[in-house]
Amino acid sequence: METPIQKVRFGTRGSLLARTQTQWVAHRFQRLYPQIEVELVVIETTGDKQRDRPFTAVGTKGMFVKEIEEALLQGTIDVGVHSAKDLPSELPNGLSIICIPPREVPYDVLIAREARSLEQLPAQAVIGTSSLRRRAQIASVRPDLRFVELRGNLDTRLRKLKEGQCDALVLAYAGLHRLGAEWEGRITQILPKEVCLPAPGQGALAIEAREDREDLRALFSALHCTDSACTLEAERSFQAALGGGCTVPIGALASLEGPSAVVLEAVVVSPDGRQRLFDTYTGLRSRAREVGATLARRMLERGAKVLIEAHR
Ligand SMILES: NCc1[nH]cc(CCC(=O)O)c1CC(=O)O
Repeated sequence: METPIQKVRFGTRGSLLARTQTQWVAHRFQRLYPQIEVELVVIETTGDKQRDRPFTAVGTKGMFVKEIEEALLQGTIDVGVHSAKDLPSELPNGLSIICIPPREVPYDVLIAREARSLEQLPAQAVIGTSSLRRRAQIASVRPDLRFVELRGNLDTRLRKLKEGQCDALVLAYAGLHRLGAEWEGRITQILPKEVCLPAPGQGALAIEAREDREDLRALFSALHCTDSACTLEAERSFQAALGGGCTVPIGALASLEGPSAVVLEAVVVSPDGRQRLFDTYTGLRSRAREVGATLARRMLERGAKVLIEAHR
């Protein structure tokens, strides 16, 4: 018989949010398996090192996960805990997602200095965000608003808002919620999905490990949420089917309907927000992957392909 696992090393990025999320997972794991030792290993990623440069200059693909994946392959950590939306559609050979814990509320939120909602922001107000997806969708409903690139950790962003460098921020609800009541309390408005459709995977965590670690997969199955895994699969297969060359902003959100259906909603938007394609497709939960791929194919045929090529 194989020797039972005595210790699990959890790889995490160093940001406050990443560490909080990883601790959340490690804590639940520890409660399930008190006899197994748990260790957090902080790994600096390209995305963290390049924090002050705009996303567009660093290239976003996998910038928050690469170093964690290298550590998994080298065996210096056992599992990596990621925000699912930071994971590129294709994983490196030899690695797989072994667990999707229950997902948090996936929506984006507005944190405004004075206004009480997006509609109430004065004309020409300045939104601080580094996300092209948020910028394009918000510009589509409020073409008068202005945008500034705002990076750095949440502390820094909230300070810049307070100092008046912008009038409002747009962030993921999930991150603020996980950081606790003090952060969540800053939220002004949860943005409806009709205004700002979240990024594929937003609000979900993904636990990655080496494919051959069946022992870990078995242990983590107790933390796995099949509902969350299903919606994530639909969103990620949509993203993958739109293609790696897709540089225009997209949003995708799946939800479960009744006992056996999954509904996927998606948008493809031009960077200036003037063109916005929305479509939705419902299929079987057991076919979540096809739901994503089918909707992507249909949207490409109905104008997304032209839109993507125009902005390459
Ligand atoms: N881009 C960084 C990032 N990756 C995941 C989250 C939020 C948490 C989540 O989506 O689970 C954030 C911050 C944000 O977008 O506000």
